[in-house]
Amino acid sequence: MPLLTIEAVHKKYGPRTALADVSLRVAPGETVGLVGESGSGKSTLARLALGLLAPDSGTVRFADQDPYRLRGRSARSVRARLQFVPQHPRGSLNPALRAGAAVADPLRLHGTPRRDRPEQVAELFQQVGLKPELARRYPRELSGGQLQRVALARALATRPELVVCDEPTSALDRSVQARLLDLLTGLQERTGLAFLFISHDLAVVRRLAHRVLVLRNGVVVEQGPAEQLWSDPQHPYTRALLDAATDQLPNPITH
Ligand SMILES: Nc1ncnc2c1ncn2[C@@H]1O[C@H](COP(=O)(O)OP(=O)(O)OP(=O)(O)O)[C@@H](O)[C@H]1O
Repeated sequence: MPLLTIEAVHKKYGPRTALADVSLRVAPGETVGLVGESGSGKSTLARLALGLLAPDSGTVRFADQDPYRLRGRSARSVRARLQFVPQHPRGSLNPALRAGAAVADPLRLHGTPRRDRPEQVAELFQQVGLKPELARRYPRELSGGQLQRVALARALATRPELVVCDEPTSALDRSVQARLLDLLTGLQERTGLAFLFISHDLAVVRRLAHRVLVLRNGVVVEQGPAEQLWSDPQHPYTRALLDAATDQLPNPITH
């Protein structure tokens, strides 16, 4: 059974159509990539998936529930299972909280006893490849790549089944990007986590997505296995995205 099912959603902002008849499924342990240029509707779809926005018509189900309509205890339980990694962690992390406290925060919210939190924070730091001593740093004292790992550790704190990533690597340079993408792949192999991974960059999506949907002006123009889209794109728009993505990602340096 899919973890996330979005069916025939439509969404307008005033007269402007952001999404028209978009359907998408994410199965447990799967990475679905969503590509398209700026304004194609990717963030709107992410917000629908996270229950931050309601569609005008169509349905969104996460673990068989509508994430937008949940309240109280069931909302907390679904929030724990469905997490988000934003594009700009510098904007989403509290500048007054040290990195360790930022990662401990969701543990507190979801009821982990205070005495158990330091050990779990240390484990999360290790999972995302952050040195333990960075826990004492403030966001302004961390690099873009380190901040994105802190944002990822925060998202992983509640042991989610699905993480929606909205352009999580686009502010990073190519080699840092490649290492972060490999980290996501490794996490998925170890934990069976699923990702809905949003990017304007097909080279990034190809690196980790099993299936890809190409969104243009709110409409899915093409979808299929990542390799197929890469080697045999059917739609001219996918080809144009491919041409824009000729700048290949380097192989990451392994430590
Ligand atoms: N709150 C809003 N009010 C009005 N129009 C909006 C709003 N949010 C998005 N839009 C419009 O809806 C369309 C889809 O926007 P969306 O942000 O989902 O696209 P996107 O692919 O994520 O773009 P980007 O990569 O620039 O974030 C765009 O035309 C955008 O201008």
